[in-house]
This record gives sequence, structure tokens and C-alpha cells, in this order.
Amino acid sequence: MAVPSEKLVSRPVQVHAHTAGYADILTPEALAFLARLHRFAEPRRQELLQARRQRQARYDAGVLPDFRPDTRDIREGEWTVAPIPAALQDRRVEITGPIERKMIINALNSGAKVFMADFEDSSAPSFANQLDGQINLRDAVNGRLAYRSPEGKDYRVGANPAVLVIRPRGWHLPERHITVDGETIAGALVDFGLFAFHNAGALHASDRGPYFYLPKLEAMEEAALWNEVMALAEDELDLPYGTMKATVLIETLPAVFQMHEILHALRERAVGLNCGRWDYIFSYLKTFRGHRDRLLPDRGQVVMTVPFLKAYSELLIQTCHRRGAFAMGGMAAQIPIKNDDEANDQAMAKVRADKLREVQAGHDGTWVAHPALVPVAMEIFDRHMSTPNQLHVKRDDVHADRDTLIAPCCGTITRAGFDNNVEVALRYTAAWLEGLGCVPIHNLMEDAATAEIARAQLWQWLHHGDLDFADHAPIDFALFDHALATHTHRLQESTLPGARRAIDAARLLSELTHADELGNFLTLPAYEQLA
Ligand SMILES: CC(=O)SCCNC(=O)CCNC(=O)[C@H](O)C(C)(C)COP(=O)(O)OP(=O)(O)OC[C@H]1O[C@@H](n2cnc3c(N)ncnc32)[C@H](O)[C@@H]1OP(=O)(O)O
Ligand SMILES: O=CC(=O)O
Ligand SMILES: [Mg+2]
Repeated sequence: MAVPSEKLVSRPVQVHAHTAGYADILTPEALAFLARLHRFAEPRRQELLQARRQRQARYDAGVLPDFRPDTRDIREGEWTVAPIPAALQDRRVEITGPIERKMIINALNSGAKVFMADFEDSSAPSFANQLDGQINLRDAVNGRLAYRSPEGKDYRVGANPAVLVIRPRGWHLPERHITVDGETIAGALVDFGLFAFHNAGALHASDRGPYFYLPKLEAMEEAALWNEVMALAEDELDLPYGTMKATVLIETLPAVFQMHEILHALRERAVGLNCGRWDYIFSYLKTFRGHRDRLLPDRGQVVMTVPFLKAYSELLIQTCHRRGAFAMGGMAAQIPIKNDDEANDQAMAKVRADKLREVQAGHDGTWVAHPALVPVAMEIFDRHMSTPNQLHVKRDDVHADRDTLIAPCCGTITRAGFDNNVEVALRYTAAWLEGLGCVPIHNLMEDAATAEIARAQLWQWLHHGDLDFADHAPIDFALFDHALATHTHRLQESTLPGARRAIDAARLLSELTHADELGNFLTLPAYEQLA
């Protein structure tokens, strides 16, 4: 008699973690729904991840990213996305933030038009974090969200809360705690699927969703897979086709060459594109990891007015407005600075300048990282955008060609920039390993995307050899090892987030930086060590 395969003897969906407290979320019906999404999407997801690797191999061999010849008809044809729901017509200020209970309440009450609840760049995706987030968001949708702080302060969602938009993890990240037929499920499907299963019907009934932000796409085929997954989910949940709406982050360099195509693939549900500038800079670094002529200078010098970033944001506005979709701006990294008025004024001036550039360029809205920044951004958008959005600003003057979109960036590499990258990459990774996905470091918001820039730049500067700092001192591994040891020691001795995981983070960062190839995502090896 044949020995039954594991697939036959095991339950098709298995949860490999303690599930106490999550019975309402991980119901048999919800898990069965995840299984259907997984079986439908997994083979295609694997093909698309393989296509990413092949694309990167071509870039490594010297090929430069460009517009696709096979999709010219989509770019040149006349079509628009489906009408945008009333709840999303005015999204001039969107607050983003982790899916932590108190922060969700604060974000919903912040006065922003939209709250993007983030399972992604600002979440360290431990199973508990992601599932607690699902509970919190389900309570928010059902009007039951409340919180009492350890100090006894009560938090409740007030009148006129921000419209909720959910950002699931990207296609590349696994969720190792759930397997279907013995295969690890995608984190994206878990975040999307559980949220949709528990909330899509109620949100649809109240005309406030379900709405999603889709991160880190590289190609129109990846958008098409999201479209199919959402269509399947709508079908399973008895919702009309196109109910689920998507705003896509254009935050990879390959994707900037397929913005029309991405909107087209999602045209029944796309409501906009967003300039995810931090991952975009990271993607520029990764795409050109083999190209010495496209090294980037200090992170602080790679601002939105440098040619390749200006071209990207303006082309995004032109593309969106031609297709009837919103062109969302991005996140300035400055956050309020306590106990130093002068430094705070300078930080707020930077945020204002960034938002002014966005609204004057034609963006329909922007992102802020902190509730105190909502009025700052709102004031700029109110003053310069008298209509709910700027769809009428066509930006026909923009001619962003391939060469401008990939133009090298002038600037210098300084010792301070190098040292800051070591510190940020280390401290962020250590905090992430402790379960924190977003932390303030030197008064800037640091999340997975900004940390990726920091560690990718270190790799790039060290592996292209013979590079000097602005003061002509050589950049070498001895310097990196020394800086890493110094910051690790400092972090260990401190009470800062990450102190307990400083050694693990340092080991990981050292391996990634010394490796011959620039690793794809910091969060992939780090996930193996996330409690
Ligand atoms: C590249 C990208 O993907 S950008 C998108 C992802 N990144 C983000 O979403 C950034 C989210 N922002 C944050 O997590 C935080 O603002 C940080 C970590 C940057 C700074 O945090 P802190 O230093 O703790 O902020 P601070 O102490 O000033 O907070 C003051 C209050 O505002 C709340 N708050 C701060 N940021 C947010 C936020 N984004 N959403 C909701 N509430 C917030 C705090 O919870 C705190 O509330 P309380 O007074 O009721 O206790
Ligand atoms: O997700 C946003 C980004 O800037 O990255
Ligand atoms: Mg991002």
C-alpha cells in the first residue's frame, strides 16, 4: 500500500503558530478563503518573481530600463480608468502609519482625508503584528475601535474619520506561519485576504471601500495578478466586480516605464498612482547595482528636485491625469522635533517646501508621517488647490524621456553620510527585529524603504572599489567594520529601540554589506530572524 503524501494526510491549510486570541480572524472560513486565493495566485506569483530576477540579470549585464515596445498601443491609446468613488475624490492629505491600535485611532482622528493603514514599509511583519493589525482594523470598520493607554488615557474614533485604505505586503514577502497544501502563502495574500474577508462587505455597504494601496510592483503583469486576485475575492464575497479600488505605488524604477500599462491592467479599479520616493530611490540603487556610472551620492542629496526624481514625479502626474486617475505625492522624512523650536521650524519648513512643490507640480494629494503634519500639509494644499483634485492639470508640457528618468545624480559621498547610513541601517534593522516597523532616528522617519537605501548605498560605495569621500579619504571595508562595531556597541548600551537585537542586526548588516551581490531585500533575510 502506498504511503499517503503529506499533502493528503495534512489539513490543506495549516497555521504554524499559537493562535490564541486570533480565533475571530483565523476562522475556518477565512482560512479557506486564503487557500482559494493562494491556489489561484501562487503559480503566477512565482513566475512573476522569476521574471524580476531575469530582468535584474539583464540590468546587471548592462541593459538599461526602457519603455516596452510590446505595449505601445496601451501607452498611445485613448482610455481612462473607471469612475472614482465619492469617498476618494478629495484625498489632499493622507496620513500613513503602522497598524497598532492607538496609532490607528490617532490616524483616523488626525483630520487627514485618508489613512493608509500599513502592513508594509512601517510594519515588522511578525505574525502577531499582522494579526493584531487585522483585529484593530476590523474593530475600526465595525465602529468598535477603542484603546486605553497604560497611563489610563482613553482613545476613541471621533466624528468624520479619515477614509481607510489598506497597504498589504508586496508580492515578494512570504508569510511563513501559514501553509496551503504544504506551500508557504504570500504575505500579500494574507494581509489583503484577511482584511477583505472580514471587512469588504461592511465597507462596500457604507460606500467607504474596500480600498487598497499596492506596493513595490515592477511590471504590468504584477498589477494584472492583483486585478485577478481582487476579482476572485469579489466573486467569493458576493461583491460587484470593480468594488475593490487600488492605488498603486510607483516605487520601483522598472515600474516607471509601465505606468500606463499598470493603470490599464487595473483600469476597472485603479484610482491613482503614488510617488513612493524612498523605495524608488532604493530601486534605482538596486537596478543599477552593476553600473558604476550611476552611483548615488549621500542620501540627503538625493532630493525630489534632482533630474531623475523630478522626471519621475512629473511623468506620474501626466500619466495619471491623462487616464483620469489621481497622482499622489509622497512622504517627506521630517517629523516634528520636540524641545527644540528652531530645529522644529527648520523641519516644518522642509515639509512645507516639499508639499508646495507637489501641489504646484499638479499632485492631487500627499502623504504625511505624523498627525502634527496634517495641518501643515493641509494648509499648503488648501491654499494652492481650490478644487477637490487637479485632474484638469494635464501637464502636457512634461517630456520625461528614458535618459532623464535614469539620469545619473550629481553630488558627493561624505563621511557623515556614510556613518549615518551605518547607524540608520543598524538601528532600524535592530528595531525591526524587535517588532517595530517605523522609528524616529535623528528626527527623521525611518522605515523599511529608507533603511533599504542606507544599506544598499553602503554596499554600492564599498563594492565599486576605489571610491573616495568628498575629502579624498578612501572608502573601505575597514572603515565600515569599525563604524558598525562602534554603533553596535552604542546601541547595545542604550535604551533605544533595537538595543536587545543590536548584535543580530549587526551580523545581518555585515553579511549583506560584505556579500558579493547586493541582496534583493533586507527584510527577506531579516524575516528569518523575526520573532
Ligand atoms: C516610505 C514609506 O513607506 S512612508 C509610509 C510608512 N511610514 C509611516 O507610515 C510613518 C508612520 N509614522 C510613525 O510611525 C511615527 O510618526 C514615527 C515613528 C516616525 C515617530 O513616532 P514618535 O516619535 O513616537 O511620534 P510622537 O512621539 O511625536 O507621537 C506623538 C503622538 O502621535 C501619534 N502618532 C505619531 N505618528 C503617527 C501616525 N503616523 N499615525 C497615527 N498616530 C501617530 C503617536 O502615537 C503619539 O500619540 P499619543 O500622543 O496619543 O501618545
Ligand atoms: O512607500 C513609500 C516609499 O516612499 O517607499
Ligand atoms: Mg515603499
